[in-house]
Amino acid sequence: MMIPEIDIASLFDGPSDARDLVDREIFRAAGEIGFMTITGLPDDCLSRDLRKDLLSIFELPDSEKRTLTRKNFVPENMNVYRGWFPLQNGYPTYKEGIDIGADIIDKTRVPDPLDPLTELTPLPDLPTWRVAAEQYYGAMSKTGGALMRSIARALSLPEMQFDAAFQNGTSTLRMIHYPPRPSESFGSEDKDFWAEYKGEQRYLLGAAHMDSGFITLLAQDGVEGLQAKTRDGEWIMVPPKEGTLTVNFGKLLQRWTGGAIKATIHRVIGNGQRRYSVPFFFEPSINTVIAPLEGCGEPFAPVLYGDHLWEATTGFVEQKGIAHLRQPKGVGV
Ligand SMILES: O=C(O)CCC(=O)C(=O)O
Ligand SMILES: [Fe+2]
Repeated sequence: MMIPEIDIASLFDGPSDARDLVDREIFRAAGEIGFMTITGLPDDCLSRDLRKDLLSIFELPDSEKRTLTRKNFVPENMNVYRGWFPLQNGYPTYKEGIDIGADIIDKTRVPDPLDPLTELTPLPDLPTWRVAAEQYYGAMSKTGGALMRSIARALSLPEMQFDAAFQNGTSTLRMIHYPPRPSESFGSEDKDFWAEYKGEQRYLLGAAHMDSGFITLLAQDGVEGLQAKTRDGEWIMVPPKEGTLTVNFGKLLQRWTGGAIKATIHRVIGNGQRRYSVPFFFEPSINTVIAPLEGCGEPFAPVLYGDHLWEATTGFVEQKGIAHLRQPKGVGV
């Protein structure tokens, strides 16, 4: 099974036959493999120069990474949800990186001390990186919005169905570095660390999972490793291709559409090379009530997005040890 490649340029214009066709192609990709490769993005946001600037954050000295690191790894720091996560031994997932929130482009965000999801991002003093991260966050928000409206149309919903929810969105821009795994990174129980690929045993870099948000827009930096699980349970490679983004569908979209669109299971395997990737998790405001959509999927009990997000995200190793810091708020009466 191939990952479809879709030129989404027509999604940024008004109604047209070309746009209708793209809507159908995206919907088909969502229903089949759950991944697509997209081109036709705005603002030259996939240039090698821009990605080089984004990844320059990994050149920070360890002492500076430490000041950005979350409290569960560095107790004297205050941030728990945004910021740096370090390499951790003993898990199928082996990566370091940074999670950046909407405050990078929206200076009006005010944190609520009682809700870690509203925390501001601790940012490094790297002016070139900062400009690149702002530009990229903006371009991904715009692209996510265009894909979201396409999905609404394909579901026969009003095309602006989701717009209000994303007004004050909480999307996460993440930058990831996966170094080759040293032997001390493996735990004693070794069976969870390995995957078979073309008759060889490969170590995992990212455990099998579904993303928690609406959709994920992923820039891969040339080194392959991302795999999708097909509906038949087979793992297939989602190869990187210069000038494209990889897109998959998240748990929020599955929940919100009552299962009409399924979230995509994926993982990352290693090949001995260093790997970098930059996912953007497109997410609505934490105050959005996720409730059944007219005529779409199976009925379900409404849930607050912040509650969904906290539950989904605190299950990942990079968010280890923080689940107790936020209680569900519920959807009220
Ligand atoms: O590195 C990749 O290609 C995928 C990363 C990923 O799945 C994630 O961060 O959720
Ligand atoms: Fe993922």
